[in-house]
Amino acid sequence: MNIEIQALSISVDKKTLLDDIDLTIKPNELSLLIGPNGAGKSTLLKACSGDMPPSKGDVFINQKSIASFSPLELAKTRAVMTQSYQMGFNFTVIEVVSMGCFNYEEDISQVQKLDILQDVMHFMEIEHLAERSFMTLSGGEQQRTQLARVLAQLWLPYEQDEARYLFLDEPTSSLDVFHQYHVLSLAKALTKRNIGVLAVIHDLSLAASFADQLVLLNNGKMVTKGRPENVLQRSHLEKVYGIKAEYYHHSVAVKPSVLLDQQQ
Ligand SMILES: Nc1ncnc2c1ncn2[C@@H]1O[C@H](COP(=O)(O)OP(=O)(O)OP(=O)(O)O)[C@@H](O)[C@H]1O
Repeated sequence: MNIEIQALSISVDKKTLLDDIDLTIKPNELSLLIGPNGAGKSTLLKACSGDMPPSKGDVFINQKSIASFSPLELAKTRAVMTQSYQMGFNFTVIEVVSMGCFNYEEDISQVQKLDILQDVMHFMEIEHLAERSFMTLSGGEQQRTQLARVLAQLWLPYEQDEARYLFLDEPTSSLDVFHQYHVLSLAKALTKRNIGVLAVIHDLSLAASFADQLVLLNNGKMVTKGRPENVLQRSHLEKVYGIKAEYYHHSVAVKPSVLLDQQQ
């Protein structure tokens, strides 16, 4: 059980956004997508989550083509947090989080639902914001609220042995350093619950610290994928980002990071 992306290409108006991508997302791994602005990271996430149809190739979730999933089946199999999450109405935080329960709401009692909401809000440290208007929150508080919503969507195992997936587009972009680590640790912990996580991230040191599989995209193409120490090689960083930098891991007592040369 996994996600198999096979020879995936996506074109819009004759522009190729993704070109012949092959990739496996495993349920017991945290896969992080890196690459410069416009590389195709969000497009790949949308293709994996069923929000953008392939022009060529296919995406198989647990051996079934994504095109054959019903919207409810998809909602039970994967949750998605996109980059922008404007709310059309003035929802409170708890209302936003409870939207994550829509796919199983009818199967549980009100008390069970409140328990789930409490659990995920506790996880994301937003319990104190429950009755606040979402629109009045800071950027980081909004991001943590949306993360609680997608967690709620996957909180109940609907079939224990069926792998599920979480797609996160820049989940740490508005977060302070504590919450960046908190969210990526949480993403890693979810992989122990048979949930595969694919997240877009820009911070290369965070990527080096947390990825089981790191995927480097550039101009819609896969440059390389694998362990962070192999992907974050000097030659790749120079070719793709135009920076002189390298992966550095001083000792097991500290996390690895990507260090920039003094002279660029
Ligand atoms: N619907 C669309 N129509 C035309 N071009 C698009 C469409 N969606 C994305 N693109 C273009 O495809 C390229 C890849 O976009 P994408 O959002 O996947 O990049 P990204 O790697 O996520 O970038 P960033 O790091 O800036 O968020 C960009 O050049 C973007 O302008």
